[in-house]
Amino acid sequence: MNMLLVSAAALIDEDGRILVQQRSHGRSMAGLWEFPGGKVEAGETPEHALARELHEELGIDVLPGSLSAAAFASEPLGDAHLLLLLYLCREWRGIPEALDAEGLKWVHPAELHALEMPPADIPLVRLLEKVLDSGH
Ligand SMILES: Nc1nc2c([nH]c(=O)n2[C@@H]2O[C@H](COP(=O)(O)OP(=O)(O)OP(=O)(O)O)[C@@H](O)[C@H]2O)c(=O)[nH]1
Repeated sequence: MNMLLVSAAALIDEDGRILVQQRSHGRSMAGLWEFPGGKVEAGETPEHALARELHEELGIDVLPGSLSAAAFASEPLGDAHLLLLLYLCREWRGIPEALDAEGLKWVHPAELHALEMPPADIPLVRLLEKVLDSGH
């Protein structure tokens, strides 16, 4: 069984809104909204992988040490199994741009449920809401 390790970020702005990006045409699950992030490559920590992905996908700079673990999802994905690690990120340098996505939007946590997201994100969004409600 092939394990796919992915780290993703809930970027949170000063109004408590979260950034989601829309997967572009031609990729798996095109059109769905997701948290920015991607696969952890050999030799990387999940936090360094996420900082790299946030730079590639959004053009922002994040300190790996400032990412805080929020929740994870463990779900089958095709022939593989996805372990998706979600981090909270409240500090970054630069203005996020859709460098790799169809578009970006900032939404309040309660609005995440109304978005079409990959199956693994559904339990993740519920966990994220609990973490945010508990004051993190
Ligand atoms: N970044 C991100 N990936 C997610 C989320 N939910 C989810 O199932 N995934 C899956 O985790 C993997 C992320 O890998 P990636 O972003 O580096 O890879 P990719 O789109 O090039 O993969 P692809 O070749 O399957 O299209 C994808 O299979 C993606 O579908 C999410 O919220 N954010």
